[in-house]
Amino acid sequence: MKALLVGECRDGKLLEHSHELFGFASQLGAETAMVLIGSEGALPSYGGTVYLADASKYGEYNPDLHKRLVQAAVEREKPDYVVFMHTSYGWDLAPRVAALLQAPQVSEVVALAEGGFERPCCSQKMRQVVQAVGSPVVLTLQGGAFPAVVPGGTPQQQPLDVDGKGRGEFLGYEAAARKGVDLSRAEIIVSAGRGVGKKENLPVIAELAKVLGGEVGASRPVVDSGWMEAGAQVGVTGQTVSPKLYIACGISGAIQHLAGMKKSGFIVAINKDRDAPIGEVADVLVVADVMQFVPALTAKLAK
Ligand SMILES: Cc1cc2nc3c(=O)[nH]c(=O)nc-3n(C[C@H](O)[C@H](O)[C@H](O)COP(=O)(O)OP(=O)(O)OC[C@H]3O[C@@H](n4cnc5c(N)ncnc54)[C@H](O)[C@@H]3O)c2cc1C
Repeated sequence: MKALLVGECRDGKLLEHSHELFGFASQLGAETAMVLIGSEGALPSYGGTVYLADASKYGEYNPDLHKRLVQAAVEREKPDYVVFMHTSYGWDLAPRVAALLQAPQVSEVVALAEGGFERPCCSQKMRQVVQAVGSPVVLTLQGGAFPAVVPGGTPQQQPLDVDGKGRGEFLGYEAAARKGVDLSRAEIIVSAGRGVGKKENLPVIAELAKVLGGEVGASRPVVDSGWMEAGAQVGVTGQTVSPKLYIACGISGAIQHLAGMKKSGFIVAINKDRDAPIGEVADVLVVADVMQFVPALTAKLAK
């Protein structure tokens, strides 16, 4: 079984999450090759074949050209799977590649399942197992669902080229303006999740952060509800943090949240559900009502 992994470059560098493709392939038990539209400076530490197309010629992104470059690598490698990360690059390019190859596609894979791939559905409330029929199968992987693996070694480079021009021109990426504190530098973060209940309860979380000399973070529903500003969001679509201490208050531990905080030094989770998935990464799980436990803890620490 063989998987062609589609790496992703930005500003001439391989993006860190491309290593999760190797973690996925290893769980799948597949041999690998990689395709990369980048430069020699972006090559991963990996002893396999890398089909390398020059980003200065094809652009860091250009859907028409990139899909044909991936197709050219597929024709040479004949993989069973073509695997992207579920990023803005992957979710735009993967369906184009699948259409070009007339191949089945499964998006946002979070786990391998008996005979298929597990993916979220119904606004993350449920999981479905999808079995793809045909070959190759095009997949996108949700960030944080598979471990990042650096295989090590020196790649065997294979130049990759296609003729012609794309119908669009890539103008560049624009970084979103970052508002508020830079949580990536914080040593202590106390984060509020939906379990906090309502916006009016947030000062309880902020008080604990203040007593500890830390910053306040949030899960996505807290931001989406307008209780806190977007800059406070921790997770795959928020900030990636690695404080010495992370206190998750009323946060269930969805993979997208864990992806942004699981490298924290010490994790304390306060949750009234003893089976909440956050318990799998927490060093300490306090099974309690956040609105009872947190004020009591703050009062103790303030003494
Ligand atoms: C593409 C994509 C990107 C995403 N990016 C992010 C991201 O960057 N960051 C992020 O956080 N999410 C992200 N999400 C959303 C993610 O899937 C989850 O929905 C979200 O993390 C859940 O937030 P939560 O844990 O606060 O809420 P819930 O999942 O609703 O969990 C609330 C928790 O609080 C507990 N609880 C309830 N009441 C109390 C109480 N009184 N005391 C103690 N505990 C209580 C419950 O037991 C539960 O475990 C993303 C989703 C998608 C599809």
